[in-house]
Amino acid sequence: MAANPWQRPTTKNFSVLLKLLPFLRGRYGLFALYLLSLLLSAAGSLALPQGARFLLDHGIVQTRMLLIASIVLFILGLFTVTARAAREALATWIGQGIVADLRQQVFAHVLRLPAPFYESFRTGEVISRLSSDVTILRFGLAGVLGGALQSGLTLVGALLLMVTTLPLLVLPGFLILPPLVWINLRAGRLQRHYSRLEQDYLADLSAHTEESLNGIRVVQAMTQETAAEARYRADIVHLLEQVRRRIRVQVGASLVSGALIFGLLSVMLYLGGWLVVHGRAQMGMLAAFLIYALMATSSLSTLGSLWGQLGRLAGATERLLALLDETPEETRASAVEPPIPVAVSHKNPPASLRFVDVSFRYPSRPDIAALHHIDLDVAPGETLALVGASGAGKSTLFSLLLRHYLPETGHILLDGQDLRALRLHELRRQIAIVPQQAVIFSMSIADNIRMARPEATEAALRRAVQAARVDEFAERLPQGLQTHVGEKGVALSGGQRQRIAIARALLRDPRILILDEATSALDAENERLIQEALALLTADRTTLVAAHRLATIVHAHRIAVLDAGHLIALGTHRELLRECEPYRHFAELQGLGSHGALSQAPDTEESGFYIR
Ligand SMILES: Nc1ncnc2c1ncn2[C@@H]1O[C@H](COP(=O)(O)OP(=O)(O)OP(=O)(O)O)[C@@H](O)[C@H]1O
Repeated sequence: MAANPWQRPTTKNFSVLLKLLPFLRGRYGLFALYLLSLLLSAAGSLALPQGARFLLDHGIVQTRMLLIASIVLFILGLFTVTARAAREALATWIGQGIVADLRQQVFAHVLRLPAPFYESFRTGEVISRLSSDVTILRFGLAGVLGGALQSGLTLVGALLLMVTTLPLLVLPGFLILPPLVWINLRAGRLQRHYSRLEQDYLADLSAHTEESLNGIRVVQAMTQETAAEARYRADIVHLLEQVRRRIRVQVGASLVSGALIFGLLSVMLYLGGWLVVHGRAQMGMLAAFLIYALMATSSLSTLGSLWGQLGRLAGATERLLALLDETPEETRASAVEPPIPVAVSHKNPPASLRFVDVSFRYPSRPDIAALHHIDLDVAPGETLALVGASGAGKSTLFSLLLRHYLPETGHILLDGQDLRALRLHELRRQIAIVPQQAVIFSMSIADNIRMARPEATEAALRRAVQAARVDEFAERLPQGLQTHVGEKGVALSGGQRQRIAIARALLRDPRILILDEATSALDAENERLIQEALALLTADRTTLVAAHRLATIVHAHRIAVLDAGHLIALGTHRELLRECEPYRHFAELQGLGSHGALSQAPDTEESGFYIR
C-alpha cells in the first residue's frame, strides 16, 4: 500500500458529512420538496395497515364497503407511489448535483496546488479520489443518505403506531434492542474499516495503472510487463481480501440480526394471539401491529446495513475534502507579503533579475541542498547561460524563478521586486519556458501552440509556426496545423514536439525566456534552424539558457557555471576558458577548447567575470 500515511485520511465519525451541507446552496427549494415527498411517502406507507385493520375488525359484510375500501386502497397506493417516485428522483438529482459541484471544485483546486504537493502526493492518488471516491458519493449520497432518512422516518412512525395500537406487545422489543444495536454498530465499524482499506487498494490500483500506462514505452522496452502485471495483481488480491472480509461481516450481522428479529416477531405473534383468544385485543389490531413491527424491524436492519455504507460515504467525502484543505499556490505565497499587481504588456521592456543569496532544498530531499547561496544578476535583455553537470541545479533555478517552490533563504527579484510580492499569475505571464521535454496535449497542433496566448491573432500564430519551423512537418500532416495530435503527442517525434514548445514560447512573447535544454531533442540540421528561431526569440528579452552542449551557448552574453548547487564561476566563454578549470575541461570534452570555437566566441568587455 502507499507508504505515505497522510495520504490516508481516516474517519471515526460521520460529522464530515455535514461539511457537504454548504453544497446544498442553490438547491434549498428542491431539498424542501424532497423532505415533503419523504414525509408523504412515509405517511402513505404507514397508513396502509390501518386499512387492513379496519377491514379485519369490521369484517367484509357489504359489497359497497368493499368497493369503497378498494377505491381508497387504490388512491392511497397511487399517492404513496407518486410521493416515493418524487422522493427518489429528487434525492438522485440533488445528490448528483452536489457531487458534480464537489468534483468540479476539487479538480479546480488540485490544478492550483503547488509543486511540493505533487512531490509527496502521487497523481494516481488524486485521480483515484476524483474517480472512485466520487463514484462512491455519486451512488451513495442519494442511496445511503436518502435511504437512512427514509428508514429512520419509517422506523419512528412504525414504532409510534405500534405503541398506540398494542402498547403491551412493544415490551419484548426492549429485550432484543440492545443486542441488535450492538451487533449492527460493531458490524458497521468493521465494514467501515474494510471499506477504507478497499479504497486504499483501489487508489493504489489507480496509481499503478497511471504509472505503468504513462511510462508504457519504458515498461515495454525494459520488458517489465510481467512485473507491472504482478504489482497490479497483488493490489487486486488485497482488494478482494478486503471485499471478502466485508461480505463476511455483512452476512454474519444480517443472519444474527435476522434471527433476533424473527424471534421477536414470533414472540409478539404468540403474545398478541393470546390477547385475541382471550378477548383483550381485536384481530385487526394484531394484524396492523405485526405489519408495523415488520416495517420497524426491516427499517432497523436497513439502517444497520446503511450504517456500514455511511462510513464508506464519510471516508470518500473526507478524502475529497482533504484535497480542498490543501493550500493552493497563490495563498501560500501571498501569506508572506501582500500581492502587488504588475502591469504587463507585450511592449514592456525586458526584465532584470537578481538572485540574492538563494538556497533551496526540495521538500522530499531535505538532507541535500539543491542550490547554495546563489548570487546572480541578469541585466535586462541579457542572455545568461547556465552550464554544469547533470544535477548541478539548473532546472531548480528555473523552478524557483517560476515560483514552483519558494527559496529556503534569500530572494529572487524581478525588476527589483521580490517574486513573493508578485501575484503568481502576473509573474508567470511574464515568463515562457521551453522545457527539456515538451508536453503536448491531446488537441490540434494549432491549439497546442495557441494555449500560450489564446487571444493571439491568426497572423501571430502563423509567424510563430514559421519561426519555430513547425510548418515544415505540419504541412505534411493530413489537416496541417489542425491535425489532432494524440495523447501526449505520441504521433509526433521528440524534435517536432520541441518545435511546438518553441512556437508556444514565441507566441507568448514573454519578458523572460527560459530555455531548459530546448534543442537537446533536435538533430544537427534542425538544431541549426531552431537556433535561428531562438535568436529571434532571445533578442531583446532576458533569457536564461541551460545547455549541456556548449556550442549552443558560446554566444550567450555570460555563462554561469554551476557545480552541485554552487555558482562557481561567471563570465564569457573566453573568460571561462581562460580562468575556469572545470569549464575548460567541459569545453575540451566537447571540442570547444582553446583551439575550437573559442576564437569565434564574443568577449564582452564588462562581463562581470568572477570565479568562486
Ligand atoms: N523534484 C525533486 N525532488 C527532489 N530532488 C530533486 C528534484 N528535482 C531535482 N532534484 C535534485 O536537485 C538537484 C538539482 O537538480 P536539477 O534538476 O536542478 O539539475 P540540472 O542541473 O537541471 O540537471 P540536468 O542537466 O540533468 O537537467 C539534483 O541533485 C537532483 O537530484
